[in-house]
Amino acid sequence: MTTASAASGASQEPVGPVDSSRVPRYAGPATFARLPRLDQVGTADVAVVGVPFDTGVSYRPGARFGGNAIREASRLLRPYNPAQDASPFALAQVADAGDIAANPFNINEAVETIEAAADDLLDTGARLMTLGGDHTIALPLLRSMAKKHGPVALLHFDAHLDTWDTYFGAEYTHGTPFRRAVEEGILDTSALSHVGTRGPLYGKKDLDDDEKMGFGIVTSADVMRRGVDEIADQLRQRIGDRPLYISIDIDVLDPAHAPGTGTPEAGGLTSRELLEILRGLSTCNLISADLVEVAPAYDHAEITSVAASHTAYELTTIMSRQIAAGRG
Ligand SMILES: N=C(N)NCCCC(=O)O
Ligand SMILES: [Zn+2]
Ligand SMILES: [Zn+2]
Repeated sequence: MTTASAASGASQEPVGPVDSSRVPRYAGPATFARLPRLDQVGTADVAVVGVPFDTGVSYRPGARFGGNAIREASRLLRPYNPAQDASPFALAQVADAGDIAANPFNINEAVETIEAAADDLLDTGARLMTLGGDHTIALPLLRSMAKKHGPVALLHFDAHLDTWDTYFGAEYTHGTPFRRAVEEGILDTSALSHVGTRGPLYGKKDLDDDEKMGFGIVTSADVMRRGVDEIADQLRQRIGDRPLYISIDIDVLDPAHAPGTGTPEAGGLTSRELLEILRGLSTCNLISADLVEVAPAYDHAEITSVAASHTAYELTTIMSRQIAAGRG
């Protein structure tokens, strides 16, 4: 384990979440899962970082508030994850690194800022669990990953392909990050998959282009027909031991499970299916992940942000287990 020493230097053990049996879980400012802030522990094995940026959206705005909504909803997470038989915050130092301050009036500058901030965090040895923000942010994050790991395998959970070319002439939008990433050679094109794809497209060419880029597609109907175990097996085989980046657009979930998002599409995954597929990937070499497109203004009773907080918890658990096992 590459446990960070606490700022006090007193302890080699990870600093965990605030104890909810002593301090009510609704008290105090929210960090992800009530974990310490990064500045309280010095360095972390897994840094949870927010990117409040949504200038790249094509429809409803508001994902800039997603990270904080997920932090609020994550107050109810508990320290032991029975589904993976692991206590993620005891196995590794997980900390909340706060937010990357990206310019909302200049997408190009924001993309540069996000890449530089991700570089800085990766340089400390941390893996990232990034909370968006709209899907534009996946591009600078992938650039940063490729600088460290070379071209990475990508699992992209989303209703949408996000391999479109431009919107209104703009190259950097939430519908285009993965086309840019393929063009830039930062993805391992032998191990790319979309999961949960569905809904109307602009034309059949969208699918042809996407296939030429190297993506495989597991539609949401495939998940329903074939079941989560078979899908997870297939994905694991495709990924093998490659460094894996997982990007999750919360709209992969059905609007019944995630109403709080900008471009909702009917017929999506249940939160149970998403969590189970992720658990089935726990042996993959997960280098970092993002979770994007939570737009709390359209949410109800925190349905979306609760689903998002549990999703980030599973991803964090996978990374913590691998760190504890000395991987990567
Ligand atoms: N990445 C998300 N959520 N949506 C992309 C939708 C792009 C479009 O409006 O066609
Ligand atoms: Zn989407
Ligand atoms: Zn997306």
